[in-house]
Amino acid sequence: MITMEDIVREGHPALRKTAENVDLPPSPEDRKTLEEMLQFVKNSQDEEMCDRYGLRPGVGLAAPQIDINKRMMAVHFTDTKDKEYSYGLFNPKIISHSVEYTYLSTGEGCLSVDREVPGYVPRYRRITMKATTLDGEEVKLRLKDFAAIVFQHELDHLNGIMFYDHINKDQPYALPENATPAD
Ligand SMILES: O=C(O)C[C@@H](Cc1ccccc1)[C@H](O)SCc1ccccc1
Ligand code: NI
Repeated sequence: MITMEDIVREGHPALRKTAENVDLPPSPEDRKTLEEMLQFVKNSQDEEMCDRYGLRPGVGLAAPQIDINKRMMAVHFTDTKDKEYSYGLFNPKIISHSVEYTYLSTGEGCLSVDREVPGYVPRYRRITMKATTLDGEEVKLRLKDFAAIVFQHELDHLNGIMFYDHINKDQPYALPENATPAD
């Protein structure tokens, strides 16, 4: 099972690479890895598992975070409208996005970043993402607000981007004109 020891931390080169597409249909090895990533995210939301294995709670994980240079990401969370998102995705791609932005008023964190980085992280408020699921299905996901933030945070990891790259260096709490908080 994946634990925090498997997660590389900022400064590790894996976090700054553009990950490679996964050949589909996925190999048994790639499927197993993505299943383990999804299981990690679920485990990280279970108090007993967190206590037993020292996990940090998370809502997503991207393969580069476990030093695997492949375009695979896992998310597991329920949004503010109680809609559940639980996916292991291969080769996710944003195919359209809003002009409008959103952000978390608390800022963002990252399982690969062992420090607080203050500031707002502006992200597209709505995105349409296509990907292939663990079951080999092509899906088109229309995501908004918190869900859009989570999926963009994970997709960034596949492109070597960290959340704090989006924070305005001079004014960390500056926002674009059309930004609405997701929380
Ligand atoms: O490091 C990761 O990719 C997992 C992050 C993803 C994330 C961070 C900020 C905003 C959205 C997604 C972890 O989930 S950070 C911990 C966390 C837990 C619950 C809600 C938001 C962030
Ligand atoms: Ni992260």
